[in-house]
Amino acid sequence: MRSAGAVVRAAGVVVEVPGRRLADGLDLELGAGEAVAVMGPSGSGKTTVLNALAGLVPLSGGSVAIAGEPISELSADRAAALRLAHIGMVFQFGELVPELSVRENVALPALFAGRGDATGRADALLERVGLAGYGARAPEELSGGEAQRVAIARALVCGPRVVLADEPTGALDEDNARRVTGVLLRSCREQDTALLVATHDAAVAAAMDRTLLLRGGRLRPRPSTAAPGAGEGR
Ligand SMILES: Nc1ncnc2c1ncn2[C@@H]1O[C@H](COP(=O)(O)OP(=O)(O)OP(=O)(O)O)[C@@H](O)[C@H]1O
Repeated sequence: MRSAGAVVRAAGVVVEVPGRRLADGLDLELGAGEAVAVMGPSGSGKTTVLNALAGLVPLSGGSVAIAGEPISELSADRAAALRLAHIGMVFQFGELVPELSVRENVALPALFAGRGDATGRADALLERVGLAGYGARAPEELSGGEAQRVAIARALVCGPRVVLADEPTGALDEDNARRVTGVLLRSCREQDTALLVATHDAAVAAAMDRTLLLRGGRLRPRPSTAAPGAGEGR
C-alpha cells in the first residue's frame, strides 16, 4: 500500500550553476495522482529543477524527498537506486537506446532493478500506450510520437511513484502532443503516479491539474487557461 503524504517534497532548494542561481529557495509539494505543469521562459531552469528533484544535480541548499526518502542527502549509489525504484523520467527526444529493440528499451530499467518478468511488463506497457505489436521494432523505425510513447512505457516499467517529463511533447505535432499528454495523464490517474511536466505548450499545461511558473528561482502558481480537448484520449 502506498503511504500518505507528498510523493515529491522540495523545501528551500537552491541550485547554482556558474554565475547563476537557477533555484533560489524553491518549494514544491506533489501528491500521488496529481498532475502539475512547470512553465517558464527558455533558460529559466526547468530542466535543471527537474534534474535536481531526481537527485541528478547537487543542491547548494534545501532538501528534496521522494516518497519520504531524502534523495538530496543520499550517496550517488543510493540516489540511483531510489531513482530506479520511484522515479520515471521522460525527455524531449525520447532518448531510446538505438541498438536495442523497442521491447528491450522498455524492459531495461526493470532488468536493472532485478524485477521479475521484465519482458512481460514491457509488453503490457506497450499495449497500454497503444503500441502492442511494436516490441520487435528498432527505435529508428518509429515516428517521433511513437518513440515518445515508448519512452513513457520505459519510464513506467518499474511502477514509479513520480514521473518527471521534460518537454515531452516539444518535438511533436499537435495530434501527437495530445496523444502523449493523454498517455502521461492516464498513468497518473490509473497508477496514482505523481506527474510533473516541464512544458512550453499551453495546451499541455491546461490538461494538468495546475500550472506552476518558474521565475526568479521559485515556483509560483499560474492560472491555467482552458484548452478544449487537451489530454483527452491517447
Ligand atoms: N551545469 C551547468 N553549468 C553552467 N550553466 C548551466 C548548467 N546547467 C544549466 N545551465 C544554464 O542554466 C540555464 C537554465 O538551463 P535549463 O536547461 O535548466 O533551462 P530550461 O528552462 O529548461 O530551458 P529550455 O526551456 O530552453 O529547455 C541555461 O542558461 C543553461 O545554459
